[in-house]
Amino acid sequence: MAGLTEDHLHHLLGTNDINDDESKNKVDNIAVVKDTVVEREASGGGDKEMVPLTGSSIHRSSSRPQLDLSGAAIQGNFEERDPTILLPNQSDDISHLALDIGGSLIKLIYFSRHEDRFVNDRRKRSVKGRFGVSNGTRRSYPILGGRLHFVKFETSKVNECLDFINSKQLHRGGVDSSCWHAEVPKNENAVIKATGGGAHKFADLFKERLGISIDKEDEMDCLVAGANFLLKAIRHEAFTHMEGHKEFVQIDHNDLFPYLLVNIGSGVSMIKVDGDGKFQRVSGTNVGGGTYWGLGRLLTKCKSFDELLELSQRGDNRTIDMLVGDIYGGMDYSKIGLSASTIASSFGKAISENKDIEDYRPEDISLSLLRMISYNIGQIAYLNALRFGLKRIFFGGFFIRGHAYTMDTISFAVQFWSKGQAQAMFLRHEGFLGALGAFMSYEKHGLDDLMVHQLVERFPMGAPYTGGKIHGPPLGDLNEKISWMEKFVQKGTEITAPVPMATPGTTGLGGFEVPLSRGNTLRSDASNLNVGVLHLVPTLEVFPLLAGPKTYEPNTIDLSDPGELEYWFTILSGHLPDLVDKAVASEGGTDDAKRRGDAFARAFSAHLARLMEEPAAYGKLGLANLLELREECLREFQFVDAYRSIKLRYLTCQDNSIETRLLTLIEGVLAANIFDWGSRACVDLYHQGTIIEIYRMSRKKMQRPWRVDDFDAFKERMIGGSGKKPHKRALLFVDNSGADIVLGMLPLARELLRRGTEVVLVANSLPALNDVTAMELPEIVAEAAKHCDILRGAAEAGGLLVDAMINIQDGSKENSSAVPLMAVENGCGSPCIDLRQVSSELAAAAKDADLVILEGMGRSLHTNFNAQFKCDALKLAMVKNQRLAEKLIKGNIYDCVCRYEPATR
Ligand SMILES: CC(C)(COP(=O)(O)O)[C@@H](O)C(=O)NCCC(=O)O
Ligand SMILES: [Mn+2]
Repeated sequence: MAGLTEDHLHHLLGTNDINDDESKNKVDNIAVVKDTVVEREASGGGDKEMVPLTGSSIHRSSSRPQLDLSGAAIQGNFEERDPTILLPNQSDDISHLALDIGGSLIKLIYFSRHEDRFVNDRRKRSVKGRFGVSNGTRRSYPILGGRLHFVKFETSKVNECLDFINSKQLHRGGVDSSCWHAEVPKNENAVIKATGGGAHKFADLFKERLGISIDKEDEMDCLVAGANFLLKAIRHEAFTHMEGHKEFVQIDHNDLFPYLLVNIGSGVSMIKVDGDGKFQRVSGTNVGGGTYWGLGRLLTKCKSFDELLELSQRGDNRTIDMLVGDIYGGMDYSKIGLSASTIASSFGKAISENKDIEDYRPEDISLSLLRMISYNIGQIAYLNALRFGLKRIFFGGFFIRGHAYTMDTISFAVQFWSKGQAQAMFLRHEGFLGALGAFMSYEKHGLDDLMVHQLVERFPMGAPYTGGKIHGPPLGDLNEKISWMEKFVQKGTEITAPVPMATPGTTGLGGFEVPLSRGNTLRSDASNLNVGVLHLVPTLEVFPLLAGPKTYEPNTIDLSDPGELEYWFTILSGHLPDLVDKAVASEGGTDDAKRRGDAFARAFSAHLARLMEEPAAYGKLGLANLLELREECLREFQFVDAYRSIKLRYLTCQDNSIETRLLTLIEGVLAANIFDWGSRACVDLYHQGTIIEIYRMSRKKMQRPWRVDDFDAFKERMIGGSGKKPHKRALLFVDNSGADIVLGMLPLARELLRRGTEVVLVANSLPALNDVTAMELPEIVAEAAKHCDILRGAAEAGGLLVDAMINIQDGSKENSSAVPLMAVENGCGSPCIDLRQVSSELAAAAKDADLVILEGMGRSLHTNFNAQFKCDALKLAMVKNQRLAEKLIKGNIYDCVCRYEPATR
């Protein structure tokens, strides 16, 4: 592998005056930092500091048993505000499982704790001290980070649910949370919250089989608490569904109440919600999901609800419903606004025909029933909204099951009767309202306190399939996951659409004719809903320097445009073979790694196929979500750092007049951004030359004007035009490991430092592609510090060299007078960044910052290209994709963007 000479690096970082041509001749003295990757889980929690607690009063739910505080200890740093408390002897405090046991389905929610990976990270602790990082934005006691899982079972198969609880030991604190709760001995009394009629009916069975006592919660209380939580805490929870088109709605938390909640279970409840815990059941109807399923079973001999729903996909209700046209000789009754195809009387045709039940197709019966019930519910709901003057109607409950035609029918009814004044909205977690409410009734979770940015929804590998099983595959063990993937290798190509992709034809005022569907069958997981696992990260915050957080949209490219979707899917599919090679190589190319690599490729392809069929399946989809999904999928198959083997660690420093130096520096960042292993074109380029050759080539192409070129404005600000002082603190969002950071961002940091600006390097929390991580920064900076006094002094002053400087002999003295160079993690594990969800250490560092520099395509083009900041912002990237170049900047691949935007106040 060819690399950079020390002199070359001196040149780039500005520590001597050797020019490019001179450095060309010295190519052996390669300064490569060792390729060791810091073991992410090195501390693993094994050596957590344990400080005995003296006090014994902890807030608790009155409905629950007393906490056993004996042996209680603080986990982590005693100095921290709101530290986590371990209760090793607290055995029966099983607060992370809740149930809603309905007439047809059991909905189960369970919580699993994140392992505390970075407990012993010294960089983090030093950052915490320096910026005074708060415990997120939480008001009361801390909630533990973790994951909320959503699972369901048929009530008739309650034993499957009990087996599931038992196999995961959820009633004893769960397999994932053994460090939170001690194991509960077998017959110890576990108390879990449950709602729904089955909480009464099956109480004895739960006690008998698992020793669980059920603490019953009121169903309406739970429904409302669940809906309020979802609407406040989950981004893109609510959506409209009209004529096959799904649109997510962002609800303003301050303008949520009042609303009408229509919960369609076996029966239907209509609840006027005025606030948290403030509601009134204003109406309901006995014609609900149970009616559809019960009548449908009698009339069609279907064996399951889903089968009945699937039949309706192929039905034509005109054979059985009496339409206006049937009465008016094929004509509309336009005087009162009814088209010929309006249903005048559901099942009405059956009275005038001399036919028996066998003479009707079960498909038509099912559709007729579905339309009858859905219209009826939509109409009653609207009348109730009208009655109380409510603007919004949210529909939930498992009757809907994400079924497009059902939602369209309800929406149509609401729109029709309200003459377009009201709109039906649906909830992605529609079936879990009650269970969520029961879960939240454990007061100690404090979930009601969570903000929308503290929850990250992830779609695990099982999301594209369910294999027909109602409870899906919440598989824990990696081996289980791989075998499951292997088993479904065939199925990956057989994904069918659950919703009509083409716009269904309507017949004007009368509603739709028949459902349109691409396949004959409903996707097997139509009833599995499009919900992922909710990751609770209480430390995430909104980036404080965003000028308009409410209107901020991180994605520049919206994949709801089918052309964009197809293009980016093709690109990402094309990357897969190479990516798998890199990932497998990063783990030594072992057979185990190959097997995982294969499984990853299948899982990610299945996600792509699923999203191609239904782009909104996982919520609103942008390019950033897709790139993040890929990283998550790699992590699921335990590829902790897929590009480890090629992350380059080149180092050292460089120097010359502010104006030329500044230009050289910006050129350096732009040129170095060519080292991007996520770009097809760049990877092809790497096969054609060495790193240094490519970098030189890239630099030579740096003639101004760049395609977006605000350099002069930036320079003006930097050299202090209009009497401006140097910036106080700059946040540098760094990108790729190796050349980008060493040849690009560190030299720029150095320039800022020498001008008296504090610099905070902001890097990923988790590896993604070849991006540098916050954990890796101290070593890279330490290596650079060996060659550059400015960097060394600043890094020392910033406490960045606490670990890494141990090996540096000469100058590890404290240099507290220097302007500090610091590093923080951004809270992400993706090449893109959503600034609504950043780490609390970044949020704290941002408080005094007056300059933000974003580097790279992911951070400054795919996301944040349109973001406005309260402080000065510089967005630097080389566009390494032809289509994006054309679309975004009307240019070509390898064109550069240097966008400078002074503070928006
Ligand atoms: C993943 C990336 C955003 C990383 O770019 P970076 O932020 O490192 O500049 C980029 O490589 C990308 O958009 N790649 C996919 C498109 C392509 O292969 O052309
Ligand atoms: Mn990158």
